[in-house]
Amino acid sequence: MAAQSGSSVFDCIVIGAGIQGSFTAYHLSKHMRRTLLLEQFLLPHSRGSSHGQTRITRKAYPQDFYTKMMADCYPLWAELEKESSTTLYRQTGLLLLGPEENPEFCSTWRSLVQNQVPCQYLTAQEIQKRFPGVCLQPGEAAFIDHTAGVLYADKALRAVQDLFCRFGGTIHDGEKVIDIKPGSVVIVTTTSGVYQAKSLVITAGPWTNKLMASLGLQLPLQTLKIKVCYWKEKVPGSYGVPQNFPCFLGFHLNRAQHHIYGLPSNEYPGLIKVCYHHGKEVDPDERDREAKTPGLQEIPILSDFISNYLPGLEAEPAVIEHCMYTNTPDENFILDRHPSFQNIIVGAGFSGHGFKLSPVVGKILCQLSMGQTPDCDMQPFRIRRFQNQFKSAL
Ligand SMILES: Cc1cc2nc3c(=O)[nH]c(=O)nc-3n(C[C@H](O)[C@H](O)[C@H](O)COP(=O)(O)OP(=O)(O)OC[C@H]3O[C@@H](n4cnc5c(N)ncnc54)[C@H](O)[C@@H]3O)c2cc1C
Ligand SMILES: O=C(O)[C@@H]1CCCC=N1
Repeated sequence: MAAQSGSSVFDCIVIGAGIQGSFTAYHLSKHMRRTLLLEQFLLPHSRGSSHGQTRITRKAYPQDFYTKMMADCYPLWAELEKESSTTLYRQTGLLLLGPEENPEFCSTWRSLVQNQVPCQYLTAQEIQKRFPGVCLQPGEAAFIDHTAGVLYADKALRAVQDLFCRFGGTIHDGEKVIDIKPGSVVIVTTTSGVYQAKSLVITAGPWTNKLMASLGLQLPLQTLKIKVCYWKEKVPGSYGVPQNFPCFLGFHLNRAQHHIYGLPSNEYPGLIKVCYHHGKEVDPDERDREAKTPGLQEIPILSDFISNYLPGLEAEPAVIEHCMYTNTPDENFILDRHPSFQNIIVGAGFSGHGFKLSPVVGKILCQLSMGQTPDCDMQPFRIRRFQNQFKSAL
């Protein structure tokens, strides 16, 4: 989309047209706020965290507050589908697997039950009968979040950006923000122009701290390179739509230190997406530069898991794509005002699980930028929870 020179003061500038910035801008334009969404790369791109065809959506979380937020997200996703006349969600259910005593596994089940989410605990016989392609070890259990499914990520990103423009918003892509001057009117300088706004929202994903430097703040964020692996079905369709195969999420299975998760074969016929929920720390501007030190060995971890738990898949990945997480120490998001500039809002640290929550995240960031108090518990998302873990030069 062409860049135009903007001289008048915007109500809000949003930096970063990933799913979080795009939903923030969408909500702002629905509130008739004159909004500019700035993106450093030409759209669409595959350099950040929101690209790719699919994401899991679910209410199953060990933390009650995410389960409650997701109850608000589902109708907002449905509203976006209706406004864009696009199918963005396919209900598949989510099979959660783990050691029956694992605390996170148990608290996730408890949260589903306490929040009256349609769910079902499965016996070993039921698992074998319903999901013959899934093998569990003794002492491991499974339950289903029936509300879960697949979000079509690329389509969702495009839909929310198109609606933002339809509601009067302006996107400048291929335009990198290079400086921010705080004040009652924030001055934002890009590679193509200078813009002013009454408030600013920074949703820059892996680049967040590069931008925060000009605002004297460094947040406790770690950017990880994630290998997005696709594995071939030995029998076509055995882990896909014909078998109603669900998404799955494994808690510390097969001695893995981090979660292993998968989505039914769909975007690449005959291939199922199975990924490791961790990666090697990288500079977002050099994501694919050959690492000087050995990596995390996520492929051997996944291959061994697949051999033991999903024997109907070939144990070598057929396709590997790349993405990035931006993790906080507690893997909860940062949704807060800058400690020194109340009209500068940060949305960051989505820690590999923020896509499904973006309708509500965008609403919260929109409310903060309009000087309002969001109508949900913000405690888990405050910057100050990191007390001595962030650096401020102010
Ligand atoms: C492999 C993988 C699997 C995932 N699976 C799931 C899942 O199943 N379910 C789920 O809910 N979530 C999942 N997630 C997490 C989810 O995708 C992310 O939390 C979410 O996409 C983060 O969005 P974002 O807008 O914060 O970041 P990004 O998409 O990275 O957007 C930030 C944007 O800011 C732009 N930008 C940065 N600096 C500047 C600048 N100076 N000027 C202008 N623009 C700038 C960048 O170019 C980028 O477009 C997954 C993530 C990955 C990588
Ligand atoms: O957010 C999700 O549901 C997925 C699966 C669990 C780990 C990260 N992304």
